[in-house]
Amino acid sequence: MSDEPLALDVAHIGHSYGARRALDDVSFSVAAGSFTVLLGLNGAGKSTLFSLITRLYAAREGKIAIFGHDVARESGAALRRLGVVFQARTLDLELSVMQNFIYHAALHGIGPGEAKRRGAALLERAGLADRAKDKARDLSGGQMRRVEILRALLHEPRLLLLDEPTVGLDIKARADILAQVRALVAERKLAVLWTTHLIDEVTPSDDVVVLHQGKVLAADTSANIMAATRTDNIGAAFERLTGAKARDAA
Ligand SMILES: Nc1ncnc2c1ncn2[C@@H]1O[C@H](COP(=O)(O)OP(=O)(O)OP(=O)(O)O)[C@@H](O)[C@H]1O
Repeated sequence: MSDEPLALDVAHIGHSYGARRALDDVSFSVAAGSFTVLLGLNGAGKSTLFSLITRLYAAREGKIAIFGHDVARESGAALRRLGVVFQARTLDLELSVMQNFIYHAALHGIGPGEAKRRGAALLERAGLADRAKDKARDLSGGQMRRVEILRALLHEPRLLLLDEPTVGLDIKARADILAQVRALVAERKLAVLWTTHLIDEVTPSDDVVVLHQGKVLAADTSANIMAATRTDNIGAAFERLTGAKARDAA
């Protein structure tokens, strides 16, 4: 283990909507340079957790730190290190891919020249260089998602959160996106928190957090969770922990 701080440290987080308890004493961490899957069914509390990590909501219970920076007390330093891909599509469909990059980069204080340079390099690496001038509207669903992921990397975050990034995509597009993000983890030592309800997106070496009805039921490597539940696949482990069936594929 290195002395590097955790990419994400979520400690005793709780959140209620009126009387409904959406998150209850949620704790887990994402190590720097790791791929962590947050596995939970619809309603588990994944989006609520994202809203707290990104400061859309202020956390009233518990603490969240990004690379050692408390998101409540040092929001600037914490959020600078964070890139986010939300579940809902957020590209401006009437703008070109590069214009989308330039506007987004401006939000992070990056000028248009630098945004173009970084955007072109990201597109090149992703094999999408020829789409820079195309309107976002003309991309396929899978390409839009890949462009959104690249856009989230423009300010060079070290932690990337993705909220159900493969929802609504076909098998090939889902596999491409997973491969793109796993390559980023390997090449850039980017830490990733990938939320999904799809069991087949987990590999045995991934770290997995099982979130169910607002509570963390397990947080460990996939292999250790299988061993602890005496199961031979993460789907069976999920069922044993939650009493519910996760889905294999979209
Ligand atoms: N704005 C809100 N007002 C009231 N209840 C809410 C609100 N947002 C979420 N909830 C409730 O909080 C719980 C957790 O919801 P959340 O959206 O965080 O789950 P999720 O795991 O992201 O599910 P999904 O993938 O379906 O969005 C659910 O019971 C949901 O109905």
